[in-house]
Amino acid sequence: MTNQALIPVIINGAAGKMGREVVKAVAQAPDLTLMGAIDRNPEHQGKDAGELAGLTEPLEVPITDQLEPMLGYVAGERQLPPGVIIDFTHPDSVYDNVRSAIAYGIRPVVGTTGLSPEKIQNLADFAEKASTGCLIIPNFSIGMVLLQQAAITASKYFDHVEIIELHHNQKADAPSGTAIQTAQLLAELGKTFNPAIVEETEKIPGARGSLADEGIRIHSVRLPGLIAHQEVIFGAAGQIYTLRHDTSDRACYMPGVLLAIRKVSQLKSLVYGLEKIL
Ligand SMILES: NC(=O)C1=CN([C@@H]2O[C@H](COP(=O)(O)OP(=O)(O)OC[C@H]3O[C@@H](n4cnc5c(N)ncnc54)[C@H](OP(=O)(O)O)[C@@H]3O)[C@@H](O)[C@H]2O)C=CC1
Ligand SMILES: O=C(O)C1=N[C@H](C(=O)O)C[C@H](O)C1
Repeated sequence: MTNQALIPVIINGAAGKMGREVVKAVAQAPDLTLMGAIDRNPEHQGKDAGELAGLTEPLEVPITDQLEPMLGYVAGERQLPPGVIIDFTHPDSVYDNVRSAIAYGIRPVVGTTGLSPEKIQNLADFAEKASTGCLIIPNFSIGMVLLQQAAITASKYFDHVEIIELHHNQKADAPSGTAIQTAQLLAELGKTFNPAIVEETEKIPGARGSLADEGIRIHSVRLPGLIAHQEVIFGAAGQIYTLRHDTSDRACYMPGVLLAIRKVSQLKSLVYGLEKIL
């Protein structure tokens, strides 16, 4: 493979739990070249992204908090294919990060969750106007896509369903982006779930979880010791059907992340969900 074909990649949130995993995956991919590693954490400024991620050899890519200059630098590398930025930062910053990237013609692949539907729509409009591909993927693991497909099938036959998502206690947003997307996928069937059987009162507010689309309830658990887990529980007279996905290592997201980096430049608009590019 010639150097010309390498896709330039910037990782935003490169010092974080997901960012470090992506640094390793990109460094090991023969068709990608890591050109920038952004992170706001002052403790990690100037450190080599590869060494921070646990690679034995440095990548000679220092962590910096200078997003816009990095976007400008990669956008100026005209002899390379269009640049891609992967975002694993924070729900508070991801919207502005994506706007900036699109303005520079750099394609965003967004793993950060917590964007509201309105903000996602704004980004879709912005990407459409710029004719720039953008991927927002609430969950990059193939196991979760399969769980969601099984849940869609089950939702045709069950009228009662609740979602429980369980995560480590450093997670900023609740419910998880994956749980919200799962409820949306079930709601697309066009029926209202969980018809009331009795009048309920919550003796402690929130006891019945949050009410998502079409009557679906989501319950969020946060504990040290967890990584990322989700159950979708269907109930009917005399039976319970439970779907469960567990992650034990963030490496599980990397095939999906690499696929998204390779696909985003073929798009001209915003696409939401890994299942759309498989
Ligand atoms: N789509 C998917 O499959 C997955 C999505 N996620 C999502 O990815 C996001 C990140 O998760 P995770 O890696 O666990 O989080 P971490 O907190 O471990 O990492 C985030 C990193 O980004 C940095 N950061 C935060 N804001 C900015 C900013 N504005 N500019 C630059 N750097 C910034 C943080 O710095 P500091 O420490 O100073 O805050 C930190 O180093 C979350 O929204 C999570 O839900 C996670 C796993 C899978
Ligand atoms: O914060 C995490 O860890 C995860 N976040 C994503 C979400 O909110 O759905 C994906 C996965 O659940 C891990």
